[in-house]
Amino acid sequence: MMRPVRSMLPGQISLEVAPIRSERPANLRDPNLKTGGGGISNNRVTCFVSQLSFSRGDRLLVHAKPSSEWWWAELQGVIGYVPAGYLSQDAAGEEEEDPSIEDPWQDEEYFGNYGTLRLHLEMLSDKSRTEAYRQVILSNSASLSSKRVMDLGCGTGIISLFCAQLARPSMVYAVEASSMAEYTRQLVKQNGCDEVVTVLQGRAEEIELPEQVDVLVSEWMGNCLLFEFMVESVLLARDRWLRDGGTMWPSSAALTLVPCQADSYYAEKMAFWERPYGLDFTPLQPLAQQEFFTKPKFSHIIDPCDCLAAPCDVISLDMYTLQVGDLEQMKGQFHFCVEKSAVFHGFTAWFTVCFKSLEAGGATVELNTGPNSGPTHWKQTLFMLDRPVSVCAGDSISGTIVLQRNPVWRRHMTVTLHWTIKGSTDNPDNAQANIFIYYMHFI
Ligand SMILES: C[S@@+](CC[C@H](N)C(=O)[O-])C[C@H]1O[C@@H](n2cnc3c(N)ncnc32)[C@H](O)[C@@H]1O
Repeated sequence: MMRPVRSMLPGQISLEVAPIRSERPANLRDPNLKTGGGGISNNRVTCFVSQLSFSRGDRLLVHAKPSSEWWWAELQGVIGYVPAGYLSQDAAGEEEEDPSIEDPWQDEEYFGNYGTLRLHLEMLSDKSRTEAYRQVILSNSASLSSKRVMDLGCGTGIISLFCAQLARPSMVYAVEASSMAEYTRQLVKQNGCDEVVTVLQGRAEEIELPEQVDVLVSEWMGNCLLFEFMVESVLLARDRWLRDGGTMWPSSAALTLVPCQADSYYAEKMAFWERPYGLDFTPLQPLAQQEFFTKPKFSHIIDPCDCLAAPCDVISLDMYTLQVGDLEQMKGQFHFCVEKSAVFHGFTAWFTVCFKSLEAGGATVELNTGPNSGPTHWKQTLFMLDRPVSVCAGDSISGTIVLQRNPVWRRHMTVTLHWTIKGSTDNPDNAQANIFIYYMHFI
């Protein structure tokens, strides 16, 4: 099992990456820094770390036991992993519940955000995304005839409306947990689709359908593909409501990574401190590194010229066979051959989803959020190194990525990148191997 701690071994650099907010869903509470209010905690600040330090005799509150080796525990407002073997049960044998962890899915906040127009405006304004779903329905219209469809997380009902208007399904069950469902009903009626589309308000895990469906369609993808973990709801609905041999849209998904340069971001956040107004502000650079580079930068737009190698798919999901348990920890590998001499500032990630065709010989529709496709509201995600590294054409960058789902805050995950750089034989100056370890918390 991955050791979920920071280690400082010779030749290793490790960084713990603090959380930041993503565009979508907005304001999902930062699990790494919780302040009072909203019934979340009592005006105390709780800090999350990868590994919790403790001494003999300390009394820890255990929140979760994600594995037999590593538990998720709290000591004096700091929460992190502890090796289970170092703990023994309290003499009183009491297992206290932390009242601050009431809603690990943060549903009130999450569905509260989807109950407002801001996110729906952002999603519907995203032409690449919305047109891809429209194209899926249009190019499969003949096969969708008389089919029963479930649109999981229908939002304003856009995909259900495409189904009703572009194809002739017998029924579309449009499921939406947020209060937007009340408006979706009106939109369905307003557009004359109420004979085909039935809006069901509730969590997909809890609603009852009168029958199984032939097609389960959903737009569930978050930043770095998995953030939000709405995919869990899709898998549970698949197992319950999709008939044997039914269709999943998307049918597959992949997370892609590339090493990159990020000159302007580096200049803006780090080089800035070198000589502002003719003064030496370099003592602030370690702080800048901690504040800006130990978090992934969401909404990054990478210029294809900044990619230092051919991108590599690091995680691939088959939506027919993927299991909820698989989401706890996903591992991938990468090997890049550097194509040009440049400064290596970090890695950029994005995702692609595919919709297999129901028509004989029909083309698969693809929604690619990478730099060589149309822009989307997800943009890309940048992981900065703590220090840039010069690389040369022919060098190789190889390593692993681990997406570790947060054992408490179920919509969040940690991304760990571990890699080595090997200089090409043409470039002996760069033949040393560097190992960096990153821990990145997504919220
Ligand atoms: C990314 S939005 C997509 C909305 C719409 N399908 C579209 O394409 O514009 C996801 C929607 O799914 C809803 N949702 C997320 N999890 C859900 C669940 N378990 N049950 C029902 N709705 C859910 C959210 O409230 C949100 O409106």
